[in-house]
Amino acid sequence: MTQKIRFTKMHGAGNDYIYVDATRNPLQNPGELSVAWSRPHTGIGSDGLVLIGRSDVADFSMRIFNADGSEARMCGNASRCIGKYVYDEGLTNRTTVTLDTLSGIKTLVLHPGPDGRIATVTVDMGAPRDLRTVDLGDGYGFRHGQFVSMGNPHLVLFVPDVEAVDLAAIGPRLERHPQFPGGINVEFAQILSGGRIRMRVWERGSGITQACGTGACATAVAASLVRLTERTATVVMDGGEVTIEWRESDGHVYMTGGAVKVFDGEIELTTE
Ligand SMILES: N[C@@H](CCC[C@H](N)C(=O)O)C(=O)O
Repeated sequence: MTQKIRFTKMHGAGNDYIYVDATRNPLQNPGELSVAWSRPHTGIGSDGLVLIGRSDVADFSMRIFNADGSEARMCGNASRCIGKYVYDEGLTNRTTVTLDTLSGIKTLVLHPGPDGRIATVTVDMGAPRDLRTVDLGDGYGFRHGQFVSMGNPHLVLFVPDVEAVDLAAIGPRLERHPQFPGGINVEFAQILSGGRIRMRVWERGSGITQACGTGACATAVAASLVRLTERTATVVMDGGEVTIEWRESDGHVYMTGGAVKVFDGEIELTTE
């Protein structure tokens, strides 16, 4: 049987995912589809697949699959894009919506642009957890990093020059460091002037991406923790920037950044 699946390609700071409204297009094997559809030459090309669904406890739900098919607990850039999707597609007319994720319910505040569509979104990412300094041992060229959980795990390494880091070589080795049996997202960060941080990321399950929302949060938290920045910072990634505030009053991390629709499409799915 051949089924046509409607999808929307969106990106947040260049972190691009295929978004499927799973209420209209239920998918049986999203992990496998994420692998096939994420391939640049034979698929649609993306960093992974995101399913937008219903929830009993929030306005909408999100499931996020990396390009290797693994399911992650949270995605910062996708949560902003879902905010844009549900508003622009008329699934809600509210500018504050809740999103059920594997790492808990997140609140999104949607900011419309002059055309009435959502331009930017602020996400309450919750409190960072398990903050600690990690000794990576010998053989990596980088001895110490900061571990931060933003619902998913991150290793942040501060370096004098991020452009000099061979991310394609060191990224996969650190992703599978024995201290992180479930794998880890790796961020290299360089402190710039004026509360700005330049960051490059190797994402668990997707490799080098142009941006990572949870990674930007982890980076800003780590920088503030080791007193390299104040509690608010702009994180500059390959595909764009986001502003992160680690709010003192509630200990939550608030991420604000853009969400962009690239195109709508339809892809055929053949099932037995
Ligand atoms: N790009 C995302 C994070 C996606 C999941 C991550 N690769 C993981 O496996 O934890 C973001 O914007 O946060």
